[in-house]
Amino acid sequence: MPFDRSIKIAPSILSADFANFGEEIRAIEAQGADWVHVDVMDGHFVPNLTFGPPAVKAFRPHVSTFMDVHLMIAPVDPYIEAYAEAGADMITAHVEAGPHIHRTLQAIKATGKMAGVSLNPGTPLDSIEHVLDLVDMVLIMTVNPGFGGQKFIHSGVEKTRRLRAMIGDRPIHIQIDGGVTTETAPLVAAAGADVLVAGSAVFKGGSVDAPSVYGDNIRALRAAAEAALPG
Ligand SMILES: O=C(CO)[C@@H](O)[C@H](O)COP(=O)(O)O
Ligand SMILES: [Fe+2]
Repeated sequence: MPFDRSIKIAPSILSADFANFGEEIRAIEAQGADWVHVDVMDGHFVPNLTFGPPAVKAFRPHVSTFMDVHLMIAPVDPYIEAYAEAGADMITAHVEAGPHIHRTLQAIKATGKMAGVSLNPGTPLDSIEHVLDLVDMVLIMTVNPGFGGQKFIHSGVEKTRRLRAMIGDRPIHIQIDGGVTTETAPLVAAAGADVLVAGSAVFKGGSVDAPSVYGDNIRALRAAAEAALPG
């Protein structure tokens, strides 16, 4: 995938109908989603449980854009290969999930997949300064991970601005995840983010029987974010 810094909307299927993932994924893509964001939770690193590698493998044939797998699991290293084989395009690991984030990112790169590193709201940017040469994306969490539908934590905006400066010209995406709405999307877009994850804000009010609502929601998020871009 060639690098580009345009705004990308990545609906989180954590807010989809769990009885109907295939159709839900096809519906959001048909309605303009750029990426599909898959939240993997282990009931240990975060207080919720979601998708193992077989579930992610079952999603894969329905994804024709880009499958972005957000691993909220610890330990993470033993499972990287399984999620790569399940068909992830990008694998993102948390810097807080183990003592050796450099090794974890090397392991992701070794699978041939794109690598992301994520920071919880309380984790400083310094923690990733020395691994930026290994990543394709930095994910700034703007909620404490574990659940959809939480309120945006505003300190993520200044963190994004500083990360943008830290990255400079390097081809590294900045992804924002948690509480992204038409009110918060402009703040993070203006600060330098290009990939906006949204669960509730995309799926609210819609369904596979009323998919145009997903399209309206995606367009509203994109328009709000793009309106905040300079020039
Ligand atoms: O990783 C996570 C939560 O841990 C997210 O991807 C959420 O699923 C986003 O949901 P909203 O905050 O947009 O509802
Ligand atoms: Fe996520």
